[in-house]
Amino acid sequence: MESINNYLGVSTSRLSSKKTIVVLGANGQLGRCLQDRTFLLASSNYTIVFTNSAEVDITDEQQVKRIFEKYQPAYCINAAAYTAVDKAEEEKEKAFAVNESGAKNMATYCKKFHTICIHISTDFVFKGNTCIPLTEDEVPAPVNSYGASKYAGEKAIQQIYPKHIILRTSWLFSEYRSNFLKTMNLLAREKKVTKVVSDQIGTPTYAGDLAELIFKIIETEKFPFGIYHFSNEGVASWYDFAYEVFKFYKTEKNLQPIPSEAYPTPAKRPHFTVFNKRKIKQQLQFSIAHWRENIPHVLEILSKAKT
Ligand SMILES: NC(=O)C1=CN([C@@H]2O[C@H](COP(=O)(O)OP(=O)(O)OC[C@H]3O[C@@H](n4cnc5c(N)ncnc54)[C@H](OP(=O)(O)O)[C@@H]3O)[C@@H](O)[C@H]2O)C=CC1
Ligand SMILES: Cc1cn([C@H]2C[C@H](O)[C@@H](COP(=O)(O)OP(=O)(O)O[C@H]3O[C@@H](C)C(=O)[C@@H](O)[C@H]3O)O2)c(=O)[nH]c1=O
Repeated sequence: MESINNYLGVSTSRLSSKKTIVVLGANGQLGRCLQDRTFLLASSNYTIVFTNSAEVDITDEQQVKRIFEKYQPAYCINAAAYTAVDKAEEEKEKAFAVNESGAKNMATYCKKFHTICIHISTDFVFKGNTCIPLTEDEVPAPVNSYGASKYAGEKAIQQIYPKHIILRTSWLFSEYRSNFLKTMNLLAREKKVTKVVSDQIGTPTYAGDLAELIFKIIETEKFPFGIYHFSNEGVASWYDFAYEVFKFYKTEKNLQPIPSEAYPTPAKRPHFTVFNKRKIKQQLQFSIAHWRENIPHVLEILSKAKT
């Protein structure tokens, strides 16, 4: 546990009057975006402890127990997940271990330590066979193992402990780890034809905006528990998303739209998972960026990192 970082420049032992937030899965794209934005909590009464998978493996109940005993957190943010959608078809057990049992372990200790649990879920819990933006009342019916494991995680948390906020989000991208934008960032510069499906519709979401939302929720105090849908504004196909990246490099003539049948994958994807965000907007008066606005910013960061 020695390597667990204490942020905000002070050690937690000197901050006994401050409440603690524990983040699980801190090296993922959401985890990294949370780390970059701790300044948003700097004037608040919280200190934040980031743990990576080597420090706390959420599938190991004893490791989860130890971190809760050590910090007795006011909030736990679960940014840890198994997110390899295609691989999950052959590694179903692993996906369920992290996304269901891991969520169960977290909720169990949240309950024991009266910790508010902030958990992240996905648009892939839905079947996606309608074309009406999805509200939180829509019944999930996942079409792949990743989606099924995430839905199982949601249900486990709901059964164990009511003091949870489950944020379903969609199509996360950022400068960190692997994601669709980063794949397109490489392909767009290869000067070869790239074919991308144009009949799967959703909303890309910058992980930095999700990180900001999470800190806003914590700062709000007494945020109502339950499930919320959050994405950036706007609607896109994966082709539209790719187009913005290719346009940045002026190589959009190399991009071709195709139907899903022309890009077979081990895991099926839902066709339509645009969220209705009315519920979160009613709780927090804030403006949400359009997904397109965030793309040049991330591509600039990526191109600077390469030079
Ligand atoms: N990526 C996306 O497009 C979307 C993601 N989501 C959800 O958002 C959340 C954040 O996703 P994202 O940041 O993209 O995920 P990433 O795949 O970028 O990161 C996941 C993190 O979880 C960690 N992890 C995996 N297994 C364990 C474990 N057993 N114990 C502890 N940590 C573990 C990984 O560790 P390590 O660093 O060792 O690999 C990694 O740091 C997840 O709940 C995901 O399901 C929702 C919609 C879209
Ligand atoms: C790389 C590539 C993908 N595609 C298709 C495959 C797929 O249908 C779609 C998206 O591709 P990816 O596999 O990169 O994205 P995928 O991993 O399916 O993204 C999902 O990840 C999980 C974690 C989530 O929770 C979801 O919200 C969503 O973001 O684009 C193409 O058509 N052409 C291509 O060149």
